[in-house]
Amino acid sequence: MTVLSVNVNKIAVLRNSRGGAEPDVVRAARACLDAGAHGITVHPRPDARHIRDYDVYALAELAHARGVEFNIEGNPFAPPRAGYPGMLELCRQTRPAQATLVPDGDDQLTSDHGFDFQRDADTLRPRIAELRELGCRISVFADADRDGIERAAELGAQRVELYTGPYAEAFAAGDAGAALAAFADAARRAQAAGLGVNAGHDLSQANLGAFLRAVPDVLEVSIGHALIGEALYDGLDATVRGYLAVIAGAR
Ligand SMILES: CC(=O)[C@@H](O)[C@H](O)COP(=O)(O)O
Ligand SMILES: NCC(=O)COP(=O)(O)O
Repeated sequence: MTVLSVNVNKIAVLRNSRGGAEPDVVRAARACLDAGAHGITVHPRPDARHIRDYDVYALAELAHARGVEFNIEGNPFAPPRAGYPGMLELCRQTRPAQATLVPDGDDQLTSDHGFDFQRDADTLRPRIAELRELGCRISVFADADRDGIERAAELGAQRVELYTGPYAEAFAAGDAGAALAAFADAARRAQAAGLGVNAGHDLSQANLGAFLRAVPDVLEVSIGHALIGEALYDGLDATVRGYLAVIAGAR
């Protein structure tokens, strides 16, 4: 069964645009969980443009209290800055169920590629080991169209998160067939190596069903940008329930 982890970054974008505390990131996360979401995702960035360290602490407390998965995404090599203690330190302090490692550049607009597991092996392996010692399940961001996804298992990762941006683009252009075949193939190769498969980036109520019908055994989708946008029209409760219905319908 595919679980839905709601990424609440964009609630923090709105809040930070004026300073202050509204809209309240924790209240929004609680509303998502009340609607049936299975977990909460954040992707704190070194420039603290959205999720801040204090959000991570408060959301971790909520997730732990509710017994749901907390997923911290980010670049595990980005050095600490004011307001951003670094991914490792955030994981040490909050013990998320899952840490998703993403090879973001500094001040990147959004995530747009996965790791090169061949090139990045020597740096990733010890960082994955450190995070696993904290009790986090490790997922690593991966491109469907790059060779070597299987290597993530040798590096100690338990899951890959397929970067679905290219699929979302192909879907929007009305021509997702080849992308879906490539994602299904990448998922099968990862699974054959013993890795669980997550997926995320630019997934939406429109494109999620086709993805889940084509790509086998996706364990988790993390969705933020489209979901929070759709919630402006329909509300968080109805929107999260809409995603859960899409997931149930794709089984
Ligand atoms: C790894 C990934 O695809 C998401 O975490 C996405 O990058 C969200 O981050 P932003 O909300 O900063 O775009
Ligand atoms: N890992 C993907 C994620 O958390 C949300 O990505 P998006 O839906 O904001 O593009």
